[in-house]
Amino acid sequence: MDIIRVEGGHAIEGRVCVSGAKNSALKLMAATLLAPGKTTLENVPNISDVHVMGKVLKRMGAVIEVVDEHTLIIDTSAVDSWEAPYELVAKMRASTAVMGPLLGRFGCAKIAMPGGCNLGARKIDMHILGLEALGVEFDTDHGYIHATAPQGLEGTSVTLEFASVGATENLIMASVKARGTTVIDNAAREPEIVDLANMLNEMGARITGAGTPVVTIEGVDELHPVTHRVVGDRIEAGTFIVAAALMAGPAGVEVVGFNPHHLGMVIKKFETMGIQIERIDNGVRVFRCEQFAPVDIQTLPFPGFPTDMQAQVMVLSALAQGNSIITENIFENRFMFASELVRMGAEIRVEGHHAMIHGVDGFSGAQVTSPDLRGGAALVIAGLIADGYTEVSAIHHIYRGYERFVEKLSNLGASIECVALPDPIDD
Ligand SMILES: CC(=O)N[C@H]1[C@@H](OP(=O)(O)OP(=O)(O)OC[C@H]2O[C@@H](n3ccc(=O)[nH]c3=O)[C@H](O)[C@@H]2O)O[C@H](CO)[C@@H](O)[C@@H]1O
Ligand SMILES: C=C(OP(=O)(O)O)C(=O)O
Repeated sequence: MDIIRVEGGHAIEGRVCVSGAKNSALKLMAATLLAPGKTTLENVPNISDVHVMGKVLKRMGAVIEVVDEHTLIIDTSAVDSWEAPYELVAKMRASTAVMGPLLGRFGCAKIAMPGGCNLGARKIDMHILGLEALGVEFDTDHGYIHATAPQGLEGTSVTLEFASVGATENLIMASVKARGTTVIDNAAREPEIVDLANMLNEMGARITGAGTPVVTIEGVDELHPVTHRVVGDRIEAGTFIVAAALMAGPAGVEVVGFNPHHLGMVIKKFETMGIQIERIDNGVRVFRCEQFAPVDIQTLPFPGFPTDMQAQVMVLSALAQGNSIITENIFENRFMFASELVRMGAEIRVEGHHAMIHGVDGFSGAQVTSPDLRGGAALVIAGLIADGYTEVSAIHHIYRGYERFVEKLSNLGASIECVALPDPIDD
């Protein structure tokens, strides 16, 4: 059982390079199923979710060559199974992203039903409704969804009830080889969707409008393998920006390897809180903020404020001069982090999907538990400014999405280490 131990109060300085985006890499890996042959993905983050997606693809018969830490060659020529098994889907919900490409290439897929997770119910009804419109028939038994398209997929118009990232991606991947034209209305606009559409277009797909609410896909017969570089992780970048705003030394911290436009709303809100953020080549330089102004933030689909930055901004607002309010609109259960931050001295009251935060003068280091990926990272960041030691457990959540998190913070000068604790049974 490993924990991350941080001693608060050490300034951070220098440059940190973010990895490729988890939320893009996973979908790009799934999309390789559509192009038999060897696709090379560069800038792939070395995180546990990517390892799980690798296992999903290998179970289907894909061959994956690890060229170096961030480069994978995925050969999907010999794929002969169309199943995403429960033990892998249970580890990572994004495994459901293989449904669209499997349907696109083979006309069938068997996917373990993902069920809820600690963020909420996380249904996939919109994926299913959209795919049904394209001609897919669904059946469920023994915890699995069986999807088949006996007549092949037929392009159509689909209007999503909500701009779901996963549904948009599955529908794009299912329809690239469908007969005719598919139009997805109220599509999600996240940069990772644009990255996916870019790679599919390089493979020979005909997708227009990715990054806007209307995506049009003209079906093609074949896709071919390509070499593609995963877009930089805007959420990892946002997490380091928060760390820098709290603890940067006089020269600030450079956060590079991502496109600041992908963090437009986050940077705007951070600037209204008083954080000084300079645009530099391939990233930003962030200076320490001595007094945070309170904020009113609501999470929304892109280009709104991302839910994946909600815990991190809560750390800043918990130290602001006054009262802040954060409204979570995407996931019904994403405030578990708040009660952990309260253990460090924060004053937060949660009512439904609103969190009311009364700024305090400082945090005091404590033993806390990562409730999820972003909450875990945010607790580590809070530990950087806390008085004394903070010990964060359940850090497997953090390693789902942050590559070398401890090492990157340590390289910036943080006093942080990963400590292996004895198994409780040995105590
Ligand atoms: C691997 C990945 O890319 N994960 C991201 C993706 O998750 P994911 O693709 O799961 O997020 P969605 O945008 O689909 O979900 C948003 C909301 O819609 C609901 N919903 C979604 C689909 C559906 O068929 N029915 C339904 O009710 C979900 O329960 C959730 O409450 O986008 C989220 C929102 O930006 C991010 O927080 C996640 O980091
Ligand atoms: C919620 C997240 O991811 P996932 O959809 O993979 O659970 C996240 O990246 O913060």
